[in-house]
Amino acid sequence: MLSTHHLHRRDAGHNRLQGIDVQFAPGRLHGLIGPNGSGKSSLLAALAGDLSSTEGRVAWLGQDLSHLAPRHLARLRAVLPQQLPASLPYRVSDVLALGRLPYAGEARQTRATAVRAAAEQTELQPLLARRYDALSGGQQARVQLARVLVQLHGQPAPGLLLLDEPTAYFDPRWQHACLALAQAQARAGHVVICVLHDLNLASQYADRLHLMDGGRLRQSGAPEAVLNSPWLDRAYDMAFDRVADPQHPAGVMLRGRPDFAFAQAAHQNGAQF
Ligand SMILES: Nc1ncnc2c1ncn2[C@@H]1O[C@H](COP(=O)(O)OP(=O)(O)OP(=O)(O)O)[C@@H](O)[C@H]1O
Repeated sequence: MLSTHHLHRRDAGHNRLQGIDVQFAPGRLHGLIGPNGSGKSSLLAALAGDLSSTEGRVAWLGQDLSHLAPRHLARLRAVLPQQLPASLPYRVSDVLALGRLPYAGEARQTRATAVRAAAEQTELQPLLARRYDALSGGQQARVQLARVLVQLHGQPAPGLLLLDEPTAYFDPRWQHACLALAQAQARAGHVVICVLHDLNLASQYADRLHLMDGGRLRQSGAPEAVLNSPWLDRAYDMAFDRVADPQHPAGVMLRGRPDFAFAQAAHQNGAQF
């Protein structure tokens, strides 16, 4: 179990995280949602042990995360950051092998098996010999997704998989494939937390949703409860229409209504619709 206890982070008088108490159970895919600047990446960085708290703490299986040995932490969690490196002068297979850095000294064969398995899962075999910096943005994102799978390969559950907007660069097929892979890691017993902007994808794959707003956690719960909540419209400052999801009896799909004030202002400025 990963949990936060009254977690605060202040920077130059600005509250990035305010009094966050939340629990992330293993075996579940957790979706972290909320508008731009609401604190999702800050919370993810704190959960990864990469952002210290001003007050409060993050605990892993009851132990303060900041007390874990760096080597243990490096093996425990795999992190896919929001901003991907564009220029790595390496072949794809070498970028994937970077996922095994926390396992320095392991047998070559083990590393090769981890790389092969992740390349298969992400259909990267045809690109393994290509240079990373000569790939498209979506292909690079797939390599980075594979790198975190390489890192988790063979890791006893529960480990920790933290993905910051993993679907941002992907076409529809890979958006679904990416979240299906994340869900499979959750089903293998890991704690999986994904920052997501697409609320319908979030509702389709997440077991729990956590809504951030202004550095606070507004709501945690089953996707249908969070997506039906008026907190959602308030947090995003827009009205959503809810329609029944034909594939999931308890589920809900969201349609954003165009904001009339924005449209009118743009029209007055000469924009064509
Ligand atoms: N390095 C930093 N130093 C100080 N403040 C920061 C830093 N990074 C982010 N912030 C601030 O913290 C707040 C939360 O930012 P964060 O990146 O966590 O939001 P987010 O929900 O992930 O946003 P987005 O959806 O736009 O990626 C914002 O007000 C942002 O300006």
